[in-house]
Amino acid sequence: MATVVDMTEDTVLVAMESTACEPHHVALPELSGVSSITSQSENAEIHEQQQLRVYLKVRPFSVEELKNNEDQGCVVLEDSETIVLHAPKGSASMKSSEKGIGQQVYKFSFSQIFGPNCNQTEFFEGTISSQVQAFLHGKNALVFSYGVTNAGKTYTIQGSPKDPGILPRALEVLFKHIGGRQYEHMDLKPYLSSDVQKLDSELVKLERNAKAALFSLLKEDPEPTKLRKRSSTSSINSLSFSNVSYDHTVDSADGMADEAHCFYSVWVAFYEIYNEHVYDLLQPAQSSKTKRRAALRVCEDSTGSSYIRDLRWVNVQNTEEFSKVLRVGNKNRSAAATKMNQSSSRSHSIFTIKLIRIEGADVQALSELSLCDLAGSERCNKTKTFGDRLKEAGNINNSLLILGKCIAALRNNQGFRTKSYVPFRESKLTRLFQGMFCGRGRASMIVNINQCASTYDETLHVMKFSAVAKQVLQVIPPRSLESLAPRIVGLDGKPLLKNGVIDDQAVDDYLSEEELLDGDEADMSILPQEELVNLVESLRVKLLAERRKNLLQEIQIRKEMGDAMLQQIMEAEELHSRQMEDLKESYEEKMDSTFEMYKEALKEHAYQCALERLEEDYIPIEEYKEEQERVEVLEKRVCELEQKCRCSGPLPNVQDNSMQTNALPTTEASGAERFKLLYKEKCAVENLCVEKQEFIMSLEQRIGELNDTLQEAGESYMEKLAEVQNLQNRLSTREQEIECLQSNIMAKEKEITGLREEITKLASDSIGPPRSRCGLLVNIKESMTPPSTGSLCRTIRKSVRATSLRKKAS
Ligand SMILES: Nc1ncnc2c1ncn2[C@@H]1O[C@H](COP(=O)(O)OP(=O)(O)OP(=O)(O)O)[C@@H](O)[C@H]1O
Repeated sequence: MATVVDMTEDTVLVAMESTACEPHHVALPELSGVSSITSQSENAEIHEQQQLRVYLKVRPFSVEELKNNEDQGCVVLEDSETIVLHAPKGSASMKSSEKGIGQQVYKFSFSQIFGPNCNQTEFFEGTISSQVQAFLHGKNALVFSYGVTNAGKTYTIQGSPKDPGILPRALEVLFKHIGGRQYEHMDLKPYLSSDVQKLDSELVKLERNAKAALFSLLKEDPEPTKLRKRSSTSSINSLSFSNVSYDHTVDSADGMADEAHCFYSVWVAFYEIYNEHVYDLLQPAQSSKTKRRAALRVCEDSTGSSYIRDLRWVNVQNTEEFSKVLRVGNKNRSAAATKMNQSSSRSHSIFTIKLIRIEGADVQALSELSLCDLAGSERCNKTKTFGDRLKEAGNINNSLLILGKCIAALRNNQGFRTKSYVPFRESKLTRLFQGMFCGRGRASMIVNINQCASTYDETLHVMKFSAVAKQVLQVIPPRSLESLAPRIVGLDGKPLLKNGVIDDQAVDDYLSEEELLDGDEADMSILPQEELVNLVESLRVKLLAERRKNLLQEIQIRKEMGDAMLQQIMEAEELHSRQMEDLKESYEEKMDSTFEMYKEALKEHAYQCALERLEEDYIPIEEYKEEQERVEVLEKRVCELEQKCRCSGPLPNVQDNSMQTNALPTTEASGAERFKLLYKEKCAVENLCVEKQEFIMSLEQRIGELNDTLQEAGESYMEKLAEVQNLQNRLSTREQEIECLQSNIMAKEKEITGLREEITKLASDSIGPPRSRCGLLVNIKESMTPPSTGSLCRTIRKSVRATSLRKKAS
């Protein structure tokens, strides 16, 4: 377990979790290794950091695709690092963008983009060429291609006979680098994850025979099997590498003069992961048709690095042999796929090259280059339906999902002080390449896409994945010369003589506890007492070591749990504050909208009243004008009459007037009649005035009513205002509650810190001297695990009894 945490203020760089360690480190992790904290400047000196290189390759349209109108301008290359995706009509992205979810146009950036017109040479030079150079000089590298099916992943890796892909080009560069320095004996072979096994002459012979048998498979079937019609062009028949360029200046520039005396041994393996099972593609096909392929186990060596047990490594001496191996692998892959009614695009195929650098009798370095052609990344619903197919789809998608999760977790760990769990162990694929993401080598990713409108949604998914991957920061710790030299082991798996002395410690590290106990138990009954005591002592030491290991594991688990809890608390806190913010906003919005509502209601009411009043008071304009004219005429008459009256003295009583009518001369009689008429008219005018007065009064009454309504509305507004006030009060209570919660969280954090300190204390205490109160036999009992525990104790008891009997007899 190795963790590097940069604790600088603004950038917390990396918090990667790994069980893959540098070769030859001790099996027991150091306590300080659980979490080593270094400053940024220190890190810059010690570690090499680089973002995961993510390259994009856009495949050209095929003739059929153009016929099927797949070219709808979905993919637009903006420049050598930027690409824009436009959702075509009918795609799920377009539909969701029309509903207001998601976008129609997406922009992505890559380390380098290679368009449809780019050839394989340019692609190799622009992508993994530097990684291949590093591999030649002892560094590990992983390249994986990701994309939907038919996007050109296999073409990118294997290429076509005319235009080889990155894998044959890498091999070509490798053999050009080796030149005449080929190590021709096949007696040094890769072993476990990063060691080398010394083979005896018998095994070398077997190795040669096996290789010949493997190549003879091609004689029976000279034509490469066509896996699928469309991929037949990418199968490798006989490769010509004439156009592969090799930069000889690199070696001299690197000053690798020492390497001039070295010899190189190249070993390759080719396997696939299908349905979470690992299958060797270089094992001869089973003769019986019904026989299932043997799945290989993924194991870990004493350094915690993963390797595939019983994987076949084939020694290759030149590019011809390599292309034969590749053909056999492809043939086996296609045969297996046909037998299982599967498509090869549903398995991940991995080609690994191991380069052993030998000087004299010593192995100087071992480096590894893996090229992984991932299964098509399309999702379950489109491709599969039921039963085995669904399981298969689940497994493919699961391993890609876990890969995505690991990449996302690695990216997230860069931004947080507390590192989250990286689920490397949840799939075979990520388990095997965990080391490459955790400092054992440099990884890079090739994203393959086609430009077809029909696969736009899947392509978008691929691009989003790669956008996350691009943010992953790789930290490569420098390797000391010591760590570069792999361990050479014998046929029994034990390290061989080093400077004439057997490295006991190394043997112990290599042998599992089970093996040690078995051996001891077999010898125990014939051991003298002194040796038994020694054995007990050594077992006690082992027990202590085991306890220490357990404790460290427990500490690590507790730490992880603590971190996870802290993360959860932080997340909960963030969620809570976000909820409170939302609540506050929604209350404010509600308050505003209520206020607006009342304002609107008041306005509406006033408007309605005004309208009603207008309707009631409405008089047609003609009527009004007539009335006006009549009033004017009447006013004139009144004026005239008044003048006359003033001229003729005070007006007589009406009755008197009637009595005197007959006596008056005719002119006076007509004047009186006019007067009567005028009087009537005056009365009518007065009546009109009274009516108007009444109308004014009714208007005043209406105004009064309106005022009342306004007052009522005002009162209800005040009530609502009080309600709003009440809501505000509740809001402030909630805020107080949040503060209270925050203080609780602080207290919890303190508790966690206390717990951590306790754990650290516990750890340091436990490493101290053993508890003397436990008896020796008690310790043995504890150290043993059933079933070996019982038998070992019984054997010890027997031998103790035998010794005491012997004593008595003497
Ligand atoms: N750069 C290219 N130039 C010309 N043809 C290409 C290119 N890339 C891919 N092709 C062609 O496209 C087709 C699909 O490519 P390939 O088989 O490599 O896809 P894939 O992603 O590996 O598919 P699967 O996941 O199903 O294995 C092949 O016929 C291949 O020859």
